[in-house]
This record gives sequence, structure tokens and C-alpha cells, in this order.
Amino acid sequence: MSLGRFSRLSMMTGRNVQAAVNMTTGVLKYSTLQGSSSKLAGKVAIVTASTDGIGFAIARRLLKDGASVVVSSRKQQNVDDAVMKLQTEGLKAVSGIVCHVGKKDDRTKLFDEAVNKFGGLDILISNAAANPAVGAVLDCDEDAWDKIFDINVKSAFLLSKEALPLLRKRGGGSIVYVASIAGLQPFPVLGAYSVSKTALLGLTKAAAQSLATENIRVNCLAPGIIKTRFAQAITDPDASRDIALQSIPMQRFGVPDEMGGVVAFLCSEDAAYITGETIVASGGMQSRL
Ligand SMILES: NC(=O)c1ccc[n+]([C@@H]2O[C@H](COP(=O)([O-])OP(=O)(O)OC[C@H]3O[C@@H](n4cnc5c(N)ncnc54)[C@H](O)[C@@H]3O)[C@@H](O)[C@H]2O)c1
Repeated sequence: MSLGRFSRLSMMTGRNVQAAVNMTTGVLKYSTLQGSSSKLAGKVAIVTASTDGIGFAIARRLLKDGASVVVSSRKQQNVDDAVMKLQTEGLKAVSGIVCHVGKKDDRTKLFDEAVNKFGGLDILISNAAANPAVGAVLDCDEDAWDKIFDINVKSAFLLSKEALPLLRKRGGGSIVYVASIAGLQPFPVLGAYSVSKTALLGLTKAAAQSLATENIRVNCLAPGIIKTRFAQAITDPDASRDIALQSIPMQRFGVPDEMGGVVAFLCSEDAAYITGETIVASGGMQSRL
């Protein structure tokens, strides 16, 4: 039967299921969206900076696994485009709102969106990051240092704090910080950024300890070099690409979907006994602290 004879209906019984009806026979045929499961069915997630790159891939994977997801970033147009793109893929349980993670009002609206659209919150993914300074850590000027720590660390801390009442209401939940392999082994040219990511490893452990008895798990993803706009300066020019590839045993850069899979695992029941951990996904790049 050719697909052309079917009209596609999305969202029949769940977010992971595509339904197609044969217009001649009226017979309904269901198929599961590629790479999807229902491991996160009934869960509500917020992903910051999720209209592009790793954040978008995380949002898409959580949706495919059955969660309802609020996507966000600083520009309304990017939010609208991301929501449209996901809905076009049949992932209808998505909502979007502008959120600059450094602005309290925006964070409040982000949480309100999850509550108003989907009834609560189970999963917080803190993914936003800024890096206005390139160079050795002690060459970083104060303004750049403050911006890096405001966005990469303080916002992750505040988002977690503000999410707690909602997670507690649901009897538990999952928080995942997106750090970097540079947080374990500083990149010389990303000095201050690397230190900010090291702080997230500490926040993961400290928050996980204090929330462990409340069924709220806190974990961290440390990506290696992943092909996104953020990493273009490394992955695009021939010279830097070749040098970077030499440091990766798998001899290739990661792709955002590979990060989405790790985060979805950390948020799922498969990771029910995992908290306070950082998972490095780097193609084997050396990582130590
Ligand atoms: N791409 C890589 O190689 C790589 C490696 C390790 C870690 N990471 C981390 O992964 C995460 C996602 O990065 P990416 O590679 O997808 O690049 P990206 O540029 O798509 O993601 C970073 C996002 O953060 C957003 N952002 C910056 N300031 C913000 C603010 N105040 N409020 C809301 N959003 C803000 C940016 O607009 C951008 O969309 C980041 O935390 C980054 O540090 C990326």
C-alpha cells in the first residue's frame, strides 16, 4: 500500500503514535514514530535554549519518548519556528515561550507555561550557555566572567530552585544540567567557560545529595565536541577541525540527537537509581577532573 493513499492523522492515542487511514477502505494503521518510545509518557519537561542545536534535539527526543515539552529561547521567531518544526514532525505535545534564563520574569513565565499548558512539571533541562570570551582563564575580563557565570551557572541554580515546588508537587522529578567535557578537562582557549561548566558538575553533586530523599534526581550531561552553531569555530575550518578530530578516538564529532538520547535516558525510569552523576558523551575524548 502506498503512503499516498493514506491521510495522516497525528496524535490518536499518544504522542508517539502516527495514525494513517486508508481513504479507500477506512482501515486505520498505526505506526510508531522513528526512535520513539513511551518511556516519558505523562511527564512534563522544560528545556532551556531549545530552539536549535543540542537543546532542540533534547526537546525532540523527550517529545518522541512521550513527554510534553515547553521549548524556549530568547527570540519569539525562533520559538515559533521550533514549535512549528516539531509539530510538523507529528510531535504535538509541545508549547513554546520566550525565556532569557537570566531574567526572573521570563523564568516565571516559563514555569507558568508548563503548568497552564500541561498541568505541572517533572523534568527540567538547563541547557542555555553563553561564551563571550575566548582565551586563557586569567585573561577573561570581569564583565565577560560575570556574563558566563550568570547564564551558565547562576541561571541553572535559580531555575532548579524555582522548579522545586513544582517537582515536589508531583512527588519527584529529574533535573539535568548540560555541562561540557571542558568542565572536566579545561579547554585552554575556553578558560572561563570551562570553569563555569566545572561549577555545574559541583552543582549536580550538591543538589543531588540534598534532594535524594525526595525522589528528585539531579544529573549532568558533558558533551564532547558536537556539530552545532556553538561549535562551528572548531568543527568548520579545515585546520581546527583536523586538530580537534585527532583528540577524538571515534574520529568524528558528535551530533545533537546523540545528546538527546543520553538526556532522555537520564530522565527515564531506566535511570531511577542514578543521581549526582555526569555522563560524558564525547566519542572517547579524554575526560578527567
Ligand atoms: N556544541 C558543542 O560542542 C558543545 C560541547 C559541550 C557543551 N555544549 C553545551 O551544550 C549546550 C547547547 O549548546 P549548543 O552546542 O547546542 O549550541 P547553541 O548555540 O545552539 O546553544 C546555546 C544556546 O544558549 C542560548 N542562550 C545563550 N544565552 C541565553 C540566555 N540568556 N537565555 C536563554 N538562552 C540563551 C543561545 O542562544 C544558544 O541557543 C550549551 O550549554 C553548551 O555549552 C556544547
